[in-house]
Amino acid sequence: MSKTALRKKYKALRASLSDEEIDDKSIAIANHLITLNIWHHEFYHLFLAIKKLKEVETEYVLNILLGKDKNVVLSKSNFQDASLTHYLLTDTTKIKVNSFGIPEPEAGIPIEAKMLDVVFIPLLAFDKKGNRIGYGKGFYDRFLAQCKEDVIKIGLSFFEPEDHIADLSTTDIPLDYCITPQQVYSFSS
Ligand SMILES: Nc1nc2c(c(=O)[nH]1)N(C=O)[C@@H](CNc1ccc(C(=O)N[C@@H](CCC(=O)O)C(=O)O)cc1)CN2
Ligand SMILES: Nc1ncnc2c1ncn2[C@@H]1O[C@H](COP(=O)(O)OP(=O)(O)OP(=O)(O)O)[C@@H](O)[C@H]1O
Repeated sequence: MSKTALRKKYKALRASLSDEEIDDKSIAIANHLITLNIWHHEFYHLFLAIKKLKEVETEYVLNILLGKDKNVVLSKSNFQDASLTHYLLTDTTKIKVNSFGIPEPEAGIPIEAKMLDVVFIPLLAFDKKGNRIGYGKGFYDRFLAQCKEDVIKIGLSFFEPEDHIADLSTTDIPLDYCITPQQVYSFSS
């Protein structure tokens, strides 16, 4: 299926989820994450859910990270150039929901993309090879291109993979893992 058709399909699928389903599935995803061999690193980048778009609730992942004393990094989005700037989450970080509904840190200690060890990635759809699509602005493709080569890229999805995403471009960076409420998909050998 084309990217456009997939975006439409998965936006509709998400919109059909109840708050309770979102919570249950988000907890199942967090529980699968605990089983991965990814917890010996230092810097973990996390996205915070856009509630109105019914994204995976990442509070559960955040609690795992904080319980393990990890450095958690959050981003602010610049819609002018589809770039992200990253800040360390601390006791004093103020989180504000921006005009797109994205919870963001107001400011803080800046962190370079190169410092990140693990990145959790929002997506609308993914395929059996680990390709992903988001809302189509290329924020994560640009961001991941700035990360170190061996950064661990983990997609979080309510839904199972498509067989194939058509019209992929050379700037699309594939996932190493994708976690769904049902299972862990591992793409890097
Ligand atoms: N939680 C979260 N943070 C993220 C992303 C994400 O997917 N999820 N992004 C991943 O790249 C970037 C932001 N990307 C976005 C791109 C487009 C729209 C947007 O167009 N919003 C419209 C509604 C669109 C729709 O209904 O589909 C709006 O708010 O009016 C929002 C976020 C960076 N931060
Ligand atoms: N590294 C990059 N540098 C410059 N432009 C890029 C880069 N990666 C992607 N883009 C551009 O961003 C636009 C959106 O890309 P794409 O359709 O893959 O978005 P997406 O993966 O669905 O979105 P997102 O990454 O925000 O979740 C495309 O026009 C693409 O050319």
